[in-house]
Amino acid sequence: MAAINSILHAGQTQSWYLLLLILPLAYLATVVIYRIYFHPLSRYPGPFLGKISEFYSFLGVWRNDRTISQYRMLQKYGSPVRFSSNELVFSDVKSVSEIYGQSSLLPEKERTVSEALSATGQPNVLNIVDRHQHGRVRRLLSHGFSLNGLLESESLVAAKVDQYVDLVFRQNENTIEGSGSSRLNEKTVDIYRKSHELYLDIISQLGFARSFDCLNGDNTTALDDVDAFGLVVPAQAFFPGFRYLPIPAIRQGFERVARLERFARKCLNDYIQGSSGRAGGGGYDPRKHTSILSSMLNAQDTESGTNLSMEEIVENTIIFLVAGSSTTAVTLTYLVWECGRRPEVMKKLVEEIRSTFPSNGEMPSYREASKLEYLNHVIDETLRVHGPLNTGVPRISTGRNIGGHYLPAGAGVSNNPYATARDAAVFPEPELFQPERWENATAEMRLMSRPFSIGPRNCIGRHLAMMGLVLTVTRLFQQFDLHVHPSVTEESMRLRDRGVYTPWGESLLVVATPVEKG
Ligand code: HEM
Repeated sequence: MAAINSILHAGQTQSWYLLLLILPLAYLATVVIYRIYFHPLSRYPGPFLGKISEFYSFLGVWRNDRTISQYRMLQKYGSPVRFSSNELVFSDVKSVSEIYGQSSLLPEKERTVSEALSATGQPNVLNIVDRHQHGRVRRLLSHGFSLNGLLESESLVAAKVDQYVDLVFRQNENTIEGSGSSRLNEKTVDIYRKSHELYLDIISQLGFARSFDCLNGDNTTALDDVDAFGLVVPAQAFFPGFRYLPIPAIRQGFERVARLERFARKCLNDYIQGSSGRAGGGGYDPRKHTSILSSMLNAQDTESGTNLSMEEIVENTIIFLVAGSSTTAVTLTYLVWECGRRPEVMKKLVEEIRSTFPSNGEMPSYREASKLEYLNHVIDETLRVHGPLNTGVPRISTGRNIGGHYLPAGAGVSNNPYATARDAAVFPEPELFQPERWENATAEMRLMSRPFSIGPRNCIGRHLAMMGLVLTVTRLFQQFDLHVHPSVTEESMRLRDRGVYTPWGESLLVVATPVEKG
């Protein structure tokens, strides 16, 4: 009897184990069947693992090629493609405005990911999801980033560009060991790293009224601190409690972000108390200069009657560093790379710059330099092929038709700018770097290549980015002949999608030779 009981008991235990195994499998099978046959997006084509899971989203983040893998899928399956179980990716022209343009039914930013993107825990213009709250902050920031607002600060930007050209490029000897270049007056420069320092110096100058002064070596941590934001802050969206993990690299990353916050608070307090430390010293008194910071402090929203709080100012200035420095630096890096390896493009660009501004002792004004046609085409083409944010930022449907397809509320949707900028019907031979294609730019070209995006969430820093790029390229090519160093390879310059594109090699060595003073 006892033996029979124990057999029965063992049988029952086994059944439980079996049930514990079968239930999750049955649940998984139900989910898979539902996603393949009954999900509202089930009729859209895509790879099998994309239809049933978020596999390609994670793989893309892991391999740093999310947008490029979407591009390959769009080529294979057409537009729209089901990139993951609840997400469609488009590459047609019509859906661009329907996803990102002006409309009260516009798809929204994804809440969990967006809300994680904060340095201090406060909302900022980049991460606010609610369109009314976003509209308020955007209006309060708008003057500082408007062309007129920035033109008032042009001298600050120009001074940094001049400092960059002098400190980084002008030296009578080669300073990079083993670069193989030995001619006197020639200098090998890592334009990738130095441009990051330049744009951090410019943005901190305008946003904090005090420059990091990375270029002259005063600050050796800012670059890594801003980089740390991108490494640790977004991860909080996927792993709640991520910041409390006892892993030294994570702790160090958050300490770096905290250092940025302390710097921002100190600058703001100093500025408000009128004792920024720069007043009198070096002849520069920030209170006498219009800057993004002064504009933020003075702004009042007529609609809501509110101002920006100190907490909002601190948070937003940090976001400007994160959103504005690497994007502009990567664009300059790719522009120099493309021109440096295409003698015909370089020749045309240099001739335009030097014939318009023959006296290289003088810094061209932005108003004049921004009229250079070929330079504008070169920038447009660089941004088309290598735009650092051509990365298809996903939105969440509010339940509406997009590109002729109904997307239920909650479905993820994006239009992939990397793909649209390579549409051969709009940009013949799309992989060719050809600035001349912008000579007769059409509205369609401007929509398919939209490096600053469009609509209410487009880039607020566009004018600042253009001012930084135009002044840097003009000043640099006015004074130097640049050649890409032979050690640079296609592979080292291949795009790496870290949310913002960077070259895989994270470096671009160029050899600079000064031209005779005109
Ligand atoms: C070549 C340089 C730049 C490129 C290609 C670029 C591109 C973009 C793009 C595509 C977006 C839209 C992202 C989205 O859909 O969520 C964006 C947003 C933004 N950018 Fe830029 N950007 C550049 C430079 C800058 C600069 C210099 C700043 C500020 C100093 C800046 C600050 C921002 C901010 C704050 C947003 C969020 C705007 C909002 O949601 O209202 N960007 N940028």
